[in-house]
Amino acid sequence: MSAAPPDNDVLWARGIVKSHHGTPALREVSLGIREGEVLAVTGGRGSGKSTLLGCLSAQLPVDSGEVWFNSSPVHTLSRAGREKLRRDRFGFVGSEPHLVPELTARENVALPLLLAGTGNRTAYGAADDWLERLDVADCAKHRPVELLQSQRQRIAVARALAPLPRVVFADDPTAPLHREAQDQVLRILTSAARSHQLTLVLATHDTELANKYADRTVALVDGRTPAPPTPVRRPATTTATR
Ligand SMILES: Nc1ncnc2c1ncn2[C@@H]1O[C@H](COP(=O)(O)OP(=O)(O)OP(=O)(O)O)[C@@H](O)[C@H]1O
Repeated sequence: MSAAPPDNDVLWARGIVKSHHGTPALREVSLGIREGEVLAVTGGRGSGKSTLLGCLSAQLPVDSGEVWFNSSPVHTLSRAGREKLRRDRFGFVGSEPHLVPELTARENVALPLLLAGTGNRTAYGAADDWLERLDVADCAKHRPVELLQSQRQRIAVARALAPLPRVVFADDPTAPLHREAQDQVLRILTSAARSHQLTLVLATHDTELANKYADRTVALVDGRTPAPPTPVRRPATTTATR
């Protein structure tokens, strides 16, 4: 039996190995993520960023190695156990918003709360609150098809943050956006995470954005972390967005 992870790491991984149909994606990756930290995972195309986020967020089982969340093992959980962990504790934002097309923006944001058993009044109240924080309150009654890509992506961020998960995983969340919209989405995402003490794990190939918004970066090259994590300065702005 291995040693338990450090107490102040909300997520901790040791020696993760993961292949996709025989193609190695992660080769012995180890890292710790502190409570409330904004960590950027950087690297070029195919370096293993999505696979690492998938393993840390219990979406993908590891081939070998260990993943711990809050000092509990994730790598030994069953599929159902991993699903429950994801549903109860984690939030996700991808490069595509994947909103439910039949629902309005407000209904999309409220949906995870309603599915978790939150009452209508509280769920829709939280949805209104987060849509306002993300500056898309005027989109509340519109369906995704009626909205701009940048608006849809902000709604996806609101949907991920509304249940106040312990950890938010954002996999290239600004990939389809223009520079100005990229900055805006990342500014809101990171300041909302900081003001609510949420841990944020952000995958991006854009080192400039990573250095600007993350507390720390971990670079992946060909499924490995070749250098120790580099501390970067924490942005001066840490205030809430409302
Ligand atoms: N479902 C899959 N089936 C087969 N190979 C895969 C699969 N997913 C990822 N890979 C391979 O695993 C390696 C790591 O991929 P991954 O998507 O994790 O990298 P990435 O850094 O997120 O890349 P990108 O920036 O392009 O999204 C690559 O060689 C990729 O081709």
